[in-house]
Amino acid sequence: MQELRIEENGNLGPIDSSRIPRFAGAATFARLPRLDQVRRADVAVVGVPFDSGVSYRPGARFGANHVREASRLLRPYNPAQDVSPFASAQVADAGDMAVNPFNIHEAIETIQQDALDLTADGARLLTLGGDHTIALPLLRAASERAGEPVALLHFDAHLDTWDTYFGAEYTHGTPFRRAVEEGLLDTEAISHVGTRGPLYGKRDLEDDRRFGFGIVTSSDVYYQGVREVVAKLRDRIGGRPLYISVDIDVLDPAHAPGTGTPEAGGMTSRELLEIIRGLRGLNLVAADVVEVAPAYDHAEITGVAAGHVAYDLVTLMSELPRPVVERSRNQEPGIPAEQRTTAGAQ
Ligand SMILES: N=C(N)NCCCC(=O)O
Ligand SMILES: [Zn+2]
Ligand SMILES: [Zn+2]
Repeated sequence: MQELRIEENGNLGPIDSSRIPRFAGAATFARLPRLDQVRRADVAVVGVPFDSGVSYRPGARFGANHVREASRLLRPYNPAQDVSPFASAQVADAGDMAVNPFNIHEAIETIQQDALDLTADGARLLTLGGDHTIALPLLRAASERAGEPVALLHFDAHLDTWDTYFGAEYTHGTPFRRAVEEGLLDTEAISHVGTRGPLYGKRDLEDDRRFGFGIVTSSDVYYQGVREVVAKLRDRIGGRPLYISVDIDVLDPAHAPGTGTPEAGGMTSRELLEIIRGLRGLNLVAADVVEVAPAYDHAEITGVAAGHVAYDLVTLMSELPRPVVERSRNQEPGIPAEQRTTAGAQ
C-alpha cells in the first residue's frame, strides 16, 4: 500500500491520517518513516526491548512497541509549543536495538554502541525503553558524543542511585550511581524530579546528596507549582548538554498504571508535560522514556502518556540546531541501522 506521507520543508513526515486511517498498518512512533526511508535523521527514535534489570514486575521489554501503538493519534502540529516538530526536523524511527536478554553486560555494550552509531552524524536520540538499566549505556554514549559530562534531569518516583541488588551493579535501581562513579554527569547540574515513596533508609538520601543530586519531590511539584520548578531547573542546567530520563512511574499510577514499580502520590501527566515544555531552548542532546510495562496497562493509559511525553521531548529537540560534527565523527560507520537494529518498527 502507498504510504501517503506529509512532507514539509523537505522532511518526510508521518503517514497522513486524513488519508490513511490512523489504525491501519504497522506502527512506527507517531507514524513517522523508518530511519532507512530517509536520507538522514535530525532526531532518531529507537526502541530498547530490554527488562532483565528489573527488581519487581517484568514487562518493560514490550514498552517501545506499546508506545508506538499508542502514538498513532499524535498529530503533526504541537500547539503547546507552537511547533510542527516533523516539519522543523527530520524525525525517524530507527526500530529496536537487538539486545541480549540473557546477558546484561552484553546488552549494555550493545545499547552504548548502537546509541553511538545512531548519533555519529549529529542526530539527537530519543530512546523508548526498556527498564531503567538502559540509561547507563545511553548516558555513556551521550557524554562521549558531548565530549564532556552532561547535565541530567531525571523524572522518576525513585532515586535509582542505589548501589547493588543481590550483588548486581547493573539493575534498574542503580544506573545513576554508576553514571556518577563513571564521571558521565556534570554533578553541578543533576536533579531528580517527582521523587516519592518509601526508601530503604535515610542513608539513601544522604548518598544521593553526596553524589550531587538535587531533589524536587512529587510534593514539591504540587506545593511549588510548575513555573517555580521549571525556573529552578533551568537555572541549574544553564547551557550544558542535557540528558532527560523519564521513568514513566514518575506519574501517579492513576496516570500510568502500566509500570513495574508503581508508587502512590505521583505527578499528573499535565504537570510532567508542562515541566518538559518549560525546558524549551535548552541543549537537549538525548532523552529516554522508560519503564512502560504494557501487561499492567489498561486502555493504553500509560502508552498514551508515554507517547505524549516522547512527542514533547521530540518537539524540544526539533527546534535545536543540528550540531556541527567533526570530520572524524563523520567518518565513523554512519548509521548501520540495518545491521544493528531489527526491523521491529515497520
Ligand atoms: N527504576 C525503577 N523503576 N525502580 C527502581 C525500584 C528499585 C526497587 O525495587 O527498590
Ligand atoms: Zn522509577
Ligand atoms: Zn527509574
